[in-house]
Amino acid sequence: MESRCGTMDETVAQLGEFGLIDQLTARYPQGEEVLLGPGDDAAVIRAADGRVVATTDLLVEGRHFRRDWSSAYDVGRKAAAQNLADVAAMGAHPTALLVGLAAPPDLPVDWALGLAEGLRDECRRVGASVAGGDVVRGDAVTIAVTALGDLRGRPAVTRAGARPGDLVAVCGRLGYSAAGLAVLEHGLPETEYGAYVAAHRRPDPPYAAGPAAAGLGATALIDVSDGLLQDLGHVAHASGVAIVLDRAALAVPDAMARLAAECATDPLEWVLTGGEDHAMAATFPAGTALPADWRVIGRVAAGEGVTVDGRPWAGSGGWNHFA
Ligand SMILES: Nc1ncnc2c1ncn2[C@@H]1O[C@H](COP(=O)(O)OP(=O)(O)O)[C@@H](O)[C@H]1O
Ligand SMILES: Cc1ncc(C[n+]2csc(CCOP(=O)(O)OP(=O)(O)O)c2C)c(N)n1
Ligand SMILES: [Mg+2]
Ligand SMILES: [Mg+2]
Ligand SMILES: [Mg+2]
Repeated sequence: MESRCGTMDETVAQLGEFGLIDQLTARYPQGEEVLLGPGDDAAVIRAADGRVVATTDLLVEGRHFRRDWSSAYDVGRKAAAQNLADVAAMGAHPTALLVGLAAPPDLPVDWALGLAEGLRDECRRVGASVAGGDVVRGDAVTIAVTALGDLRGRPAVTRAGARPGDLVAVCGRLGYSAAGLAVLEHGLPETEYGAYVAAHRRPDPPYAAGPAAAGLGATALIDVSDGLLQDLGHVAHASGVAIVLDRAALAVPDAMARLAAECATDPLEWVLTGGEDHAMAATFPAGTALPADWRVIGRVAAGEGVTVDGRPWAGSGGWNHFA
């Protein structure tokens, strides 16, 4: 998948803004939702439903990724995944991304092209396209992604619809990305815990579970970007309810437990407060028959906040950019 045509060692400053744009946009095939792609003052995206789902997330070098820990291609996959997951978490189907790139002048062209290829390939997984963007000079590599999506006639599933008595269920991985980050931070051998490091570099959000949850009658839905407790806390707050998680339902894989022991950490901390896996967490009316890829992990009650077996979690609260 990864191919290059930038001259080895060429920087973005040497190639120039418009040469870079030409090489980036050459990597973005356009799907049928894109009526007009890169090249004009704006893209034109089909909105057959009459509504457009729109979301944006920024990635900043040093905060969201390190160039010595992740390849450009990985960062592209992750930047797309983080945004596509937010569209799915409304119960919608992603249609297009707009990608702003701030680059230091000495950034190798090859890095920018690898990023583009990662963005392209993650979009391909959901049938979306990179339909436009921007390139500017900046001190740190910064990637600003806007994702658009289509609800295909269904209501959006918000954070605000959970009701006492509902089930709380999750689809996708929890704690994997945080475990992978710990491997990198502790300088542990990547081979032994490769699955976690790979999960950190390239999250694998269960995109289809978003619209599927909507179809199953989910009352609230969110993707887990900052940690299960914090993100379910947003659902609890927006819905005016309490969420009680069942600790026994939060399985810790054996390899994750071994890794946590090496890092002198409680693996449940990763499962409850590690973000960036972009699992889908939802509430459903009691009695909803859930497909096998959803795990029931708790229930909704009257009150406020999120507890584990009825007690507040004593560990950290989850990711906070300004903590
Ligand atoms: N700078 C901002 N201006 C306007 N809205 C913002 C800003 N930052 C965040 N928001 C909004 O606040 C909400 C929560 O943001 P965030 O926690 O980043 O959500 P998520 O974890 O799904 O990306 C979103 O609806 C987002 O659009
Ligand atoms: C170098 C590095 N350090 C720390 C992290 C961990 N980390 C960075 S941002 C983040 C949370 C998710 O990012 P955010 O910008 O809050 O996305 P959003 O919640 O808006 O989707 C986490 C767990 C990382 N990915 N890379
Ligand atoms: Mg955000
Ligand atoms: Mg989100
Ligand atoms: Mg966040």
